[in-house]
Amino acid sequence: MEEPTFVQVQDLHKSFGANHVLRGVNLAVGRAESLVILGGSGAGKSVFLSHLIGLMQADRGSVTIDGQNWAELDRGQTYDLRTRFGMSFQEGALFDSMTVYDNIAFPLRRQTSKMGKGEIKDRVAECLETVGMPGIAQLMPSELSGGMRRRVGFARAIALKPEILLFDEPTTGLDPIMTTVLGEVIIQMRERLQATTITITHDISSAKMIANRVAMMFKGELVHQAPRDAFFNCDDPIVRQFVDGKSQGPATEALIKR
Ligand SMILES: Nc1ncnc2c1ncn2[C@@H]1O[C@H](COP(=O)(O)OP(=O)(O)OP(=O)(O)O)[C@@H](O)[C@H]1O
Repeated sequence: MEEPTFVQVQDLHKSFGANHVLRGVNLAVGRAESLVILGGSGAGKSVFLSHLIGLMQADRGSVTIDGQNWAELDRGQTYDLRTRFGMSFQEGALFDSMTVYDNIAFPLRRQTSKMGKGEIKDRVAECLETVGMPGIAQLMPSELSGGMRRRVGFARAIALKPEILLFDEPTTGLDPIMTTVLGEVIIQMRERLQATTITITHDISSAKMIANRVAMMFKGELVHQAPRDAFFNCDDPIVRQFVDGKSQGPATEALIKR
């Protein structure tokens, strides 16, 4: 059954000076769908993610989340809508001076005045369990491996039970086993929360694992989108070059012309 559209992006443009980064992005993502966006360096993926969460303003076009257009919201509405997002940054972006517990409790203490100490404790434990790391709450980030840091970052991202999860390069720099583990954790988080999930990655194996649908960003446009299996079997020359890792092809020609 087709899910109702939760994220709607129409003709999105963004420039920085003469650098026209987003050049008419169109996208519709259903509730609880898992979309992966692939694309080479500098294609505009992170800039696009910033628009999705309302941290950058579009020059033209619109981004609508559950019927709310970021450009039309006042300050309070913007804040409220942002609390419905969980965002995981590259490397986990933890506060190094705080324990794992305090890192995960941070958004709970900041954004909900209603939660008591006991409830916060339960929620932190539940989040750590969801990411497969119970019992590490008292450790400091410096005591964690790269994969563990990412998982604590995930746990913090789901603390407020978000409806939409954004992952920016969740597996970059990790070994293939940890990449698979993190893929499984992302699937588990999405299923538990029934969250709409949008992941940016260069990593084909994690894309295959976590996506229902895949989109290819190339020179500021989503040039090809399809359900996962159809995407990886398609003939689009840009997708084929990226997925097969070929040095020759349209993506390389575009880089040379820059
Ligand atoms: N705040 C900013 N000010 C000016 N230019 C920016 C800003 N953010 C991004 N850019 C430019 O936008 C372009 C796209 O950057 P972006 O980070 O979105 O690429 P990306 O596809 O995420 O690449 P990567 O995979 O390497 O992270 C780059 O040319 C970058 O220099």
